[in-house]
Amino acid sequence: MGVLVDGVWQDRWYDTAASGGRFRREASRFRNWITPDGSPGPTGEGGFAAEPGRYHLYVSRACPWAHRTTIFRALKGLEAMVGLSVTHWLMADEGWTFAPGPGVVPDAVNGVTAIHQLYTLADPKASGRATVPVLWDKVRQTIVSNESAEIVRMFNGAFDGVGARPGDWYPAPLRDEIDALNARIYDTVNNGVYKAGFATTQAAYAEAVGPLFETLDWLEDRLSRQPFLCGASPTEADWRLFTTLLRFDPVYVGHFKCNLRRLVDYPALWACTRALYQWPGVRETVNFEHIKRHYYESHRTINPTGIVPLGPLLDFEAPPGR
Ligand SMILES: N[C@@H](CCC(=O)N[C@@H](CS)C(=O)NCC(=O)O)C(=O)O
Repeated sequence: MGVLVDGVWQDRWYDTAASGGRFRREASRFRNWITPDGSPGPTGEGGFAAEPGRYHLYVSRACPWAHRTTIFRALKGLEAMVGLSVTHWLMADEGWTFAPGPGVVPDAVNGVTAIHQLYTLADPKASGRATVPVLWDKVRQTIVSNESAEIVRMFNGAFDGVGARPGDWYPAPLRDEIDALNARIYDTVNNGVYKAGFATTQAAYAEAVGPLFETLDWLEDRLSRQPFLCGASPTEADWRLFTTLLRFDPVYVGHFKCNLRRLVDYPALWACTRALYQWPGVRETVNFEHIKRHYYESHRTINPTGIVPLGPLLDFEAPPGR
């Protein structure tokens, strides 16, 4: 675990001392967009046209943010168009690496052994955290984007003219509703579990756990009246929620102390999670060994022994009834 300072890797853990024990997530720095014709997207510069075989995605199977991007790659049938490398689950001194291990897919594009090397290939003076996901352009030899929320939007639409599977997970009539759901779910759930888990004061922890469960209660009520967040079919908002719910009982309840209730105590949220897990192509993006081993073995300030709990026993294949 570390950070780049002017292109030099330094091994250090999050500094919460300056923020009263609160975890503050750094903003992503590479914010260009792949577009159908290479015109600029909402941020960054243009020149990244949607072309099969041009882009490569670097992920960890453990990471909920990276997981969104592999789900959209599968939903849109982009596997043959956008290559994939998968890091080792352990995030230690060198951060995310390609150390050999089951499920690791080494980097055949740039031959890097650690993700931070991609950041310095793109910018020799790069500073900041070397996070996954990273979307790489083989033509310009740089990072297109390291912001998962924007990568899923690109995957949703940019490749439709070059053979992506049809389907729009961010349909125009639902955009305001999806945006509003995303905003609350990002702050209190997706990032909320991290704020609880990485807090180093009781107050900062409590400040995260309250709103997390208020939102889960609110979502449970919504999903007890309709199968998915915006109605009969899943949208981007469901997929963004899913990657946190999937990890909730195996990791966040214990390791991050988000334990007022478990996912299985929310019948509608649990059913929705199973429905999304069983969606064609999605279970193949899930690797519970990487998920559990990453959190419990990497975060030694939280779990010094590195022991990975054997449970809980959960049946993601049980019929969702929706
Ligand atoms: N805003 C980024 C956040 C990605 C992120 O924080 N990824 C974590 C893994 S779950 C990471 O790579 N952390 C490494 C670090 O902080 O050093 C996104 O959504 O793409």
